Amino acid sequence: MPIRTEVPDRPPYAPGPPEPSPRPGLRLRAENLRRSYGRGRDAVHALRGVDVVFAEGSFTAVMGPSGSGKSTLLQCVAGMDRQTSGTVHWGSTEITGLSERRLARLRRADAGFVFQAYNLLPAMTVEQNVALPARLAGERIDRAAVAGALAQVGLAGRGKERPGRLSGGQQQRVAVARALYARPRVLFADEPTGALDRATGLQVLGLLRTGVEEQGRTCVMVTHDPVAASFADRVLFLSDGVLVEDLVRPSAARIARQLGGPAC
Ligand SMILES: Nc1ncnc2c1ncn2[C@@H]1O[C@H](COP(=O)(O)OP(=O)(O)OP(=O)(O)O)[C@@H](O)[C@H]1O
Repeated sequence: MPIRTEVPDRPPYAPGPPEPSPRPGLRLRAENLRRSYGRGRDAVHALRGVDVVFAEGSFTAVMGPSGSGKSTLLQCVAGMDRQTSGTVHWGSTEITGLSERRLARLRRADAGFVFQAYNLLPAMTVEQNVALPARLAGERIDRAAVAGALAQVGLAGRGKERPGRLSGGQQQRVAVARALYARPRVLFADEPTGALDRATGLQVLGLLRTGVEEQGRTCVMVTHDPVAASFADRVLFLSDGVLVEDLVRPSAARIARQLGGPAC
């Protein structure tokens, strides 16, 4: 199927007010990052020595063919998976040297996560879903912060509803609100628009972009979609576990050409 690269009109959707006092974005750095699964002849080398810096307050898309190591890179840089060798720094902290407990604490304090699957709990209300990570961590729930996160994603007043009553795009915006609740310094997104149609996908991308521009947040996003990637400041291409291209503010057409699709 040809890759579509046109950007349709933006949907009639107004995000809410920005966060009150932004926290500075984090600079992320991976050095000689390797991740292998299995051993010996059956080993899969998902990352084969990746060096990359994600500047603070930048929006980077990671692209490449299926199986090229995109999600593995995101998960290792995000401290959700352990590398086989190499290092990852968040600012001046080497996260690859931290215990699981300290790493979990740091992730909770500084990072937000958005995935293709919204991972909302249907039996809970929208606001309970937004507050869930804090509740699981045993923290006091900040109701104003829950309302603020929902307002930011354009869902003010929908907190008492169940996710099942919302559209796919609205549910993903709840997932973004959940990620924003703790005012993260870095947002990791793995195919955040993968399950959405083009128009609702653009809403979610707009939210990620706004967080970078207005809050100075660092954002790293894995995507297969050239239009989604064109929201980023920079697009990295992985192939077979190595970085093969690094483009600054490429158009969707340039990205599609890099992926081997039609040039538009
Ligand atoms: N837990 C695992 N156990 C074994 N192999 C794995 C595991 N996770 C990933 N791999 C392998 O590592 C390689 C890279 O996987 P990864 O999911 O990072 O690729 P990707 O570029 O994100 O792919 P896709 O676009 O299909 O999601 C693949 O060959 C995959 O099969």
